[in-house]
Amino acid sequence: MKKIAVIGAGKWGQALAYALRQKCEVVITSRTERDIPGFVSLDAAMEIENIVMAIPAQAVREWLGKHYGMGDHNILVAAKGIEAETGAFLNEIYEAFVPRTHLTYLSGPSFAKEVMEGLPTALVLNSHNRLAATAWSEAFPDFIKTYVSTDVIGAEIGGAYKNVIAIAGGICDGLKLGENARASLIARGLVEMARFGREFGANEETFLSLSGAGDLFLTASSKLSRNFRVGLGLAEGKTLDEILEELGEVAEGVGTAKALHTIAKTNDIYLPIANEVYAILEGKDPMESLKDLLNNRRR
Ligand SMILES: NC(=O)C1=CN([C@@H]2O[C@H](COP(=O)(O)OP(=O)(O)OC[C@H]3O[C@@H](n4cnc5c(N)ncnc54)[C@H](OP(=O)(O)O)[C@@H]3O)[C@@H](O)[C@H]2O)C=CC1
Ligand SMILES: O=C(CO)COP(=O)(O)O
Repeated sequence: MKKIAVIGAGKWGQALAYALRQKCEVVITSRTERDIPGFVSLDAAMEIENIVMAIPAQAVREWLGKHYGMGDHNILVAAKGIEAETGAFLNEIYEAFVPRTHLTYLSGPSFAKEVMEGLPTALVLNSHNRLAATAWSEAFPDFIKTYVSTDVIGAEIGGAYKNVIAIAGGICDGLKLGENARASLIARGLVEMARFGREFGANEETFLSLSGAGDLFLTASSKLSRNFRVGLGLAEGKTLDEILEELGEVAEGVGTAKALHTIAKTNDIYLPIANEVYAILEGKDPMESLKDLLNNRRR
């Protein structure tokens, strides 16, 4: 893989461009022009066969509809999320535009900030086409250890679900509920993630590794996480608009919480934590949610 174009010059797009530039020639483009290395026009970027898509999950369908006919680029999907309005997974949206053999999904515990600092990181390249995932894995630099998996849906669910549990983690810390509470929340969040994944044919082992537990542990216990910071703001009683305004970056757990709520209702899946996060995002008092979670008797 010699030449790569990154689409979406946010924190993650810039971090991936930095990492991939260690071994490949990388250009980057975005809606808003930036004075950063390798910035090119969208047209110039689309001339390149290998594309990293680093725009947020909630923007993907509109972006593809506007900028992408049926194509056969090799695409690495870097976003983590489930479409809020429809409950559609990213693989469903992308496969309407690109053959699934040309699609690979990136997952694993990876704050952009630490990737930009060249700190050791482990990621998973997930594709129905192992050769495509392997080709992407070989493009990453030595400070990033890569694994290859064919469990696309498991990786997608792990990366999306952890963002919702991370909001809960931030609420837990914001309410000063203690270490016991946060550890229990993360552990039960992992159970919920795996329960949800089973409904969609995910491989349970995926949730025990980087795409599930690894990304969940990282995101649900760190202020580096935008989703965790959304939770901190909610615990302080700030409105979601105020929080997102202050954040200035995407927090995918907000849209994914809505998607999980819809999917859980339609498919009768028991997701107590995700549903309480959704309720709090809709205005429920976090302390009421805590009481409901502590008192409900379903296991
Ligand atoms: N930050 C991180 O540590 C990590 C993030 N991710 C995932 O990567 C994805 C992107 O996150 P991140 O880069 O951090 O977010 P940022 O908020 O930093 O950047 C979002 C980027 O998406 C672009 N964008 C937003 N909306 C649209 C739209 N409607 N059409 C086209 N472009 C749009 C923005 O364009 P512009 O600014 O040019 O207008 C910006 O470049 C998310 O799914 C996130 O979960 C995954 C792993 C790590
Ligand atoms: O996905 C991430 C780390 O793996 C980034 O998490 P946040 O979007 O919560 O910052």
